[in-house]
Amino acid sequence: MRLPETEVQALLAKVDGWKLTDERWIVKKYRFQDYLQGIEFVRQIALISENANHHPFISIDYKLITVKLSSWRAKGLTKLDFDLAQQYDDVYKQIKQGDGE
Ligand SMILES: C[C@H](O)[C@H](O)[C@H]1CNC2=NC(N)=NC(=O)C2=N1
Repeated sequence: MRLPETEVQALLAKVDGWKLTDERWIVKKYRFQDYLQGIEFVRQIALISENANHHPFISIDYKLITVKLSSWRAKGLTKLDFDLAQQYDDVYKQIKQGDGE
């Protein structure tokens, strides 16, 4: 079920800005223009995660959102973690599009 280290490294190279920690987690910090933009990001990734029945750990530190992904039952990382990481990045891009215009 969980991915071997070689596969984890290969998939990690395909996503942007995610870091492997404690072998079982991938982590990324997203910075926003303001607090509510970050909350909107959390709302959207929460919907995606609930629909996938695969839930990240999320910390909200004012304009900085930290997202951690792991596959608990598999006790490691699975393809789903990387699929969601990509989907979260797509949400981030879409939210940030409106910045600075
Ligand atoms: C019963 C429920 O389907 C499981 O507990 C789901 C819920 N969300 C989950 N999320 C994550 N990240 N890993 C899991 O193994 C997992 N299992």
